Amino acid sequence: MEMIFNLTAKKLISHDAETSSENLRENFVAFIKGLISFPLDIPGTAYHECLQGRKKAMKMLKNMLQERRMMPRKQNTDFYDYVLVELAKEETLLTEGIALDLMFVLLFASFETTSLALTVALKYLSDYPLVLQKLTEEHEAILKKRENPDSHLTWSEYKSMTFTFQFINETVRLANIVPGIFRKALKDVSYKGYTIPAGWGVMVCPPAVHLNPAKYENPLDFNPSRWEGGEINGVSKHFMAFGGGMRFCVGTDFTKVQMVVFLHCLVTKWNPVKGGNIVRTPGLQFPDGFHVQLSEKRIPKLMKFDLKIQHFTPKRKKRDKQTHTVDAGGVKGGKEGGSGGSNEERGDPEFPGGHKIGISDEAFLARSNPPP
Ligand code: HEM
Repeated sequence: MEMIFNLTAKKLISHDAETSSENLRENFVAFIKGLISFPLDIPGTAYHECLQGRKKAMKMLKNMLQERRMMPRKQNTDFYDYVLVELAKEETLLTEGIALDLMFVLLFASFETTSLALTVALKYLSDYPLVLQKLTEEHEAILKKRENPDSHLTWSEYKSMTFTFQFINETVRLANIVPGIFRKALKDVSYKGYTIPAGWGVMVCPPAVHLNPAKYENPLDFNPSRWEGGEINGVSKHFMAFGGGMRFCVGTDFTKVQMVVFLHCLVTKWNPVKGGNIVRTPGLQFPDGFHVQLSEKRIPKLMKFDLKIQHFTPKRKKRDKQTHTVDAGGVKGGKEGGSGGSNEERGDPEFPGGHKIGISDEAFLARSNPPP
């Protein structure tokens, strides 16, 4: 979660978690925790923390907007710069309020969703060894076919990953990361003899759709091959993990790229071996963290040091003897055979357990092959 947040916050607002005085991620974590909570706004409640989290994050975005207006940046380097260019246009529909909300929603929507999807993906990989094998084969075949072994993951390689996209679709179908989508009936709507009166709220329930046995045979089985031959990038009334229609998720492709790069690095370099439990409340949670021990697998010469590991743990022994533990908050350090870590060190109420090591975003995003 931390890794994804730092990456997207950097791309969206050039936020650097290491140097910033604000703990922006903490505000978003508080916001998300209280998103579905009893609406009692007194200190100590999840709802109160949620409102405070939003307030602080919005204040930071507003200050940033004012600073950039006063001291325009020489170059547009992040998404916020482009929003400000749009905001400055005379004929724009964008207002300052909308721009701030937009930045807030992008930061919010882009980090927990993808990190949850990746954590659930790790769970399925450790629970279904044959799926892991098939996924690994697809990615190793890509490496073998590569003309220049030093090149990074290319767009055509990305597009060729048939099984990986089936795997991602099956993961998000069962993960049901967004358990409810909300709409308001603007006029009376008749449906199967019922009338939804104008003004009523409607909750669409994607899990009900995704677990429908009439559409998905043995719906609780994790079976990426069920997507074989089907439309893998489409949206339908039977598949709405990323929503649908006018409000279809704008981050779908970004999510898939992030997931693919992560999976590519994972299966071509590491052997995941351990897991964790998932509970729904109704969002996904991993009460004991999700532990995956990672040990370097047979590494083709050119793949060495592909993933830069930033260790936040104070004590670290020889790197080549180490295994690493990934959880939803990044990668955790540990000795061979250990899973280590504690709630205090972790500091993340959603995913307790474990000390942290993060994969740097440059390495995470771009480097499928490093210099030898
Ligand atoms: C696994 C990852 C993700 C899942 C499952 C997911 C799911 C969804 C769903 C179901 C909706 C529709 C909500 C509705 O109809 O009310 C949605 C909308 C949205 N998503 Fe995502 N999302 C993911 C990743 C992302 C990312 C990475 C971003 C940003 C970079 C993002 C930005 C948005 C935005 C801005 C909307 C609102 C679009 C609109 O209202 O027009 N999402 N997402």
